[in-house]
Amino acid sequence: MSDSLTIGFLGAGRMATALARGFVAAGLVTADQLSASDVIEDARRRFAEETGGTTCETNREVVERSGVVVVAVKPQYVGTVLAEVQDALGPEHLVISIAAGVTLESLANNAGGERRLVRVMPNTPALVQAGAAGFALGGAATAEDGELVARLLGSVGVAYQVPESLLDAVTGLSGSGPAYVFQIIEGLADGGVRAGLPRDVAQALAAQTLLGAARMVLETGEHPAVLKDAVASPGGTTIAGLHALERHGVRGALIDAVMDATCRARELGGS
Ligand SMILES: NC(=O)C1=CN([C@@H]2O[C@H](COP(=O)(O)OP(=O)(O)OC[C@H]3O[C@@H](n4cnc5c(N)ncnc54)[C@H](O)[C@@H]3O)[C@@H](O)[C@H]2O)C=CC1
Ligand SMILES: O=C(O)[C@@H]1CCC=N1
Repeated sequence: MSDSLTIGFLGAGRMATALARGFVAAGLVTADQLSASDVIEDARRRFAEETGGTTCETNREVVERSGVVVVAVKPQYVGTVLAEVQDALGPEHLVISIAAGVTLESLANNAGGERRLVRVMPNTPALVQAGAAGFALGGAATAEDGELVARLLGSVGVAYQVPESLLDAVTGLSGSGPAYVFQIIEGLADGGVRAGLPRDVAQALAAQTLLGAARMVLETGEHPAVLKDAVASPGGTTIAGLHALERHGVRGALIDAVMDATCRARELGGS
């Protein structure tokens, strides 16, 4: 933990709250090192309740209290919010945007070109220290800024530095991905209920199966197809289930999901 690290969120919504809670749970900061602003009183109240952090009515106050300023409003409000705090931002600030699609160029246009900027795409499992994120540094950001961002994101999961041109793909895969996986868990649980399991047991089995399979991929380093083949006995149950997934084009549907979300991130960024 660093006592001098102060993190302020412009926008106290879902992703800001997930990151703030994750940073505290990871021991990177204590609640008194966090602050957030929001135009909605209820969002400020929820942020304070869930993180223990301080809330401010104006974005400016947050900038004045913080060394790291996280822009956590919806993409369409990023320009306005940055323009509003531009003259309060100085060389002492590291500005991190988590907005989908919003480019470093557009951030620099609104925050001032000389500002230390980093574009990050996190995801909500940061809340439980299982996040997956990508980030790219702006021109004025230093190597130390990159290390700090890697440490912040690393405290709540894994983080990869990528060329900015790939951040929309990170958005389509891991940024939006938790929602795809929640839908998959819901579907598997429904299947279990259809086959006669109680709902709570079905949901717990479905979620644990995803967690276990994901850990096997990460911990064995095996190709997923090798692990899949090890589950499927000749003429057995698994190959019958896999055949059903192939009939419904599940892999194609997942590729489409990532591509459509990536294209939408590009649209949000104006390209
Ligand atoms: N929710 C997610 O899973 C992820 C979201 N993101 C990005 O994070 C950003 C925030 O998304 P969410 O947290 O989901 O949205 P959200 O709607 O939960 O939070 C945004 C907050 O910003 C506040 N806000 C709007 N205008 C404001 C202003 N002028 N000043 C201060 N606050 C203002 C809203 O009242 C709201 O509480 C978006 O840009 C999104 O692309 C990135 C990765 C994952
Ligand atoms: O749906 C969205 O636009 C945001 C960005 C990634 C996840 N949620």
